[in-house]
Amino acid sequence: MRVRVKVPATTANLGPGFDTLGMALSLYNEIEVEPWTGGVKIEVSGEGKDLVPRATNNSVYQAIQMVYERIGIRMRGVRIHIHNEIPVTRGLGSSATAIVGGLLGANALCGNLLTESQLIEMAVQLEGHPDNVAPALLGGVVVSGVVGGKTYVKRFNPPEGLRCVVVTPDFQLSTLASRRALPASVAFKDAVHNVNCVALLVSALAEGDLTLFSSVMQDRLHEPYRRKLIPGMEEAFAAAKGAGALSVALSGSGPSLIAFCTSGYEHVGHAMRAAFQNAGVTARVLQLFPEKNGAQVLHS
Ligand SMILES: Nc1ncnc2c1ncn2[C@@H]1O[C@H](COP(=O)(O)OP(=O)(O)O)[C@@H](O)[C@H]1O
Ligand SMILES: N[C@@H](CCOP(=O)(O)O)C(=O)O
Repeated sequence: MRVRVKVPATTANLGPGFDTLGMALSLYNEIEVEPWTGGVKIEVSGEGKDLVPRATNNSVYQAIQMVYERIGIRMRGVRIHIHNEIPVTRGLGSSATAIVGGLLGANALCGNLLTESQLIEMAVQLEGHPDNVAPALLGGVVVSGVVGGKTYVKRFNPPEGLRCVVVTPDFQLSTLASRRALPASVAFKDAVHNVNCVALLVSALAEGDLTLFSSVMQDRLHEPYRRKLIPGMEEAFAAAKGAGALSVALSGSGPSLIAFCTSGYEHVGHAMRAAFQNAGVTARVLQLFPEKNGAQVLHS
């Protein structure tokens, strides 16, 4: 038996929702898993194929192994084929797709013994935070958090008519390196600002209130500290707003930026790319949609 899993990209944080908010996007990785008697074989094609480990430190393999251990079945060997459409180490949740693809693929091979909430707990354990793995698994917009050691998730559909312009600079920034730039503490007024904005942002997204959405996508917890790692980020934010985007945020841990629009996507993309170019950074632009569906298991 062979199982294929299609997993969407994600944009985590959504501005003020650090480690809390995320949305699935219409760009996908596919992960194929099959039991194999010849040991462990990992093949990778597509985006960033040379950045993905082929040994037992591969995230898909580690997720598969976790499922077999949890269920208590001995894994004899496995062949994994990964096809990436999502750029790697660019803030679009490629690591989350690997974890979610491995967990769902292995669970399907083992007769779907693990529940959705068990899979979410396992994904968070592997990734370290829930805001990209949860929307990769569930689709749509997901509010998530680890409170008292337990992971909570709430999913809802993205607002109708919202389009995403993703601008991806041509350099890598790992989540690890981007998290190292964060401070150990922040000013009380900045924490209050983010509590205000994230609560209002969730209600704007849930109700489809794009005017409020445009006003409250503002962050003071991570974007100001990560800016120094991404030349042109501030200018590209200003360019997006100037070209008519509703809002703009760092996507995940960066370096991609995501602007949200209801029209004028091409203009917004050109303006952001030009701002990066002025700062000496080449970048590519993708026009994407919020994705309602989460990871899907396709038997092949
Ligand atoms: N399709 C994939 N299959 C296996 N591992 C992957 C895949 N995509 C990314 N990874 C792993 O995740 C790492 C990147 O994770 P991270 O720094 O969080 O960036 P991203 O924002 O792209 O998730 C890669 O170096 C690689 O080890
Ligand atoms: N909240 C995390 C999100 C990381 O997402 P990724 O898509 O960049 O892996 C962070 O901001 O560090």
